[in-house]
Amino acid sequence: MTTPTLGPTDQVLIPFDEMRAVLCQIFERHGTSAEVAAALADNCAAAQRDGAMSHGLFRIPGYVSTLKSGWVDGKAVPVVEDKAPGFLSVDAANGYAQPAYRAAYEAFVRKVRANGIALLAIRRSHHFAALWPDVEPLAREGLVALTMVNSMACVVPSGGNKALFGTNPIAFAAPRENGDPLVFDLATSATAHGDIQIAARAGHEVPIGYGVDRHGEPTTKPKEILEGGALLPFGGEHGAHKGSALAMMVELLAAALTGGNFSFEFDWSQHPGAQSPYTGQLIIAIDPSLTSGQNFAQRCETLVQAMADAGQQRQPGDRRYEQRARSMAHGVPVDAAQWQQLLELAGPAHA
Ligand SMILES: NC(=O)C1=CN([C@@H]2O[C@H](COP(=O)(O)OP(=O)(O)OC[C@H]3O[C@@H](n4cnc5c(N)ncnc54)[C@H](OP(=O)(O)O)[C@@H]3O)[C@@H](O)[C@H]2O)C=CC1
Ligand SMILES: O=C([O-])C1=[NH+]CCC1
Repeated sequence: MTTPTLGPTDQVLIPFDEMRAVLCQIFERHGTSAEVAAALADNCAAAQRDGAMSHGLFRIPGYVSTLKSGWVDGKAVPVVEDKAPGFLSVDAANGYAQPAYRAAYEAFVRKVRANGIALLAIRRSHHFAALWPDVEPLAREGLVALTMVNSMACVVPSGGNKALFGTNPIAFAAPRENGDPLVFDLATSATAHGDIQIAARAGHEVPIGYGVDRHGEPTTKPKEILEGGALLPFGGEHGAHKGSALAMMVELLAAALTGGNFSFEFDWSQHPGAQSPYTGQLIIAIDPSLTSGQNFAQRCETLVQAMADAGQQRQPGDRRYEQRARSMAHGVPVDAAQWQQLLELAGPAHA
């Protein structure tokens, strides 16, 4: 089949299933088990499909170099531990967080339904991805969900002078009665590290307030942020203490509570090419039918309508759902050179 192109933009449109299959082949070819490959390919393909570019196909070379470096175990078998009626713990065994989550998912949902709320604590895990794929499915099952993960020391705490926190994202999902779940997923830094890398490659500047250079001076040059500089917490000149407080909370809940590393604790210097943070993740889910005393999904709808009436037409998640619909109808947009590089990584069947 000839791959349809988008013309002068040097993009190709790849059918979602084909893209996912190529990613599975890349992961397996570079040292993961079939189960791990499937979990990572689902996540990364979904990010590209939804236009979540900082954690889409752009990340694949980073996964490959991390696997090659021996920093992560692509064949790790997660161990799920039933700690208490509302608490599951997973030792990811130096593997990726997504297969660890997958191993515990069904038992976790059973606990949420039985107790009204449950916690899933993943430790000794690598999360190199967007978080919304970890909570959107729970909301599609009628649950309210919150997750957070810490990453690598690249964010200066507010008022501080050295990188300490990770970019530490938080994602939340809630079911709606008449639409796709309401989902937000945001780094607690001014922007994701991935977006700084993308800006550096594209030769773009970033807004002032995103980061500082190696001397702690504000800079708009992404390379200065990446090479010896650091990101700042979100919130800007007068509100960075809020992003910083949330980043602190993520360190405590995703690492201290789960048994994972803080973002500043792991040392990957002996593994050149390693890119995935070795930390922890916490997922909390609530069954609103047991707690709200009302129809939660209807209440969510009322709030969305009120926000729209107040002038907020775009809800978090809307952009992704719109891009998802376009990708599923016409193919997922991918940079043509990048796609060629991925086919080569996938090996003979695809090159
Ligand atoms: N694994 C890891 O360690 C890390 C992963 N990440 C990931 O990086 C990704 C990007 O993070 P970040 O740069 O903070 O994301 P963005 O700032 O791009 O977006 C954050 C959230 O705000 C929503 N949003 C954006 N613009 C508007 C608007 N005008 N009105 C209403 N809502 C809006 C987005 O919805 P929409 O999606 O619809 O645009 C999204 O839910 C996330 O997926 C995050 O999980 C980040 C840090 C570390
Ligand atoms: O974009 C980001 O900040 C990160 N993504 C994976 C690890 C950190």
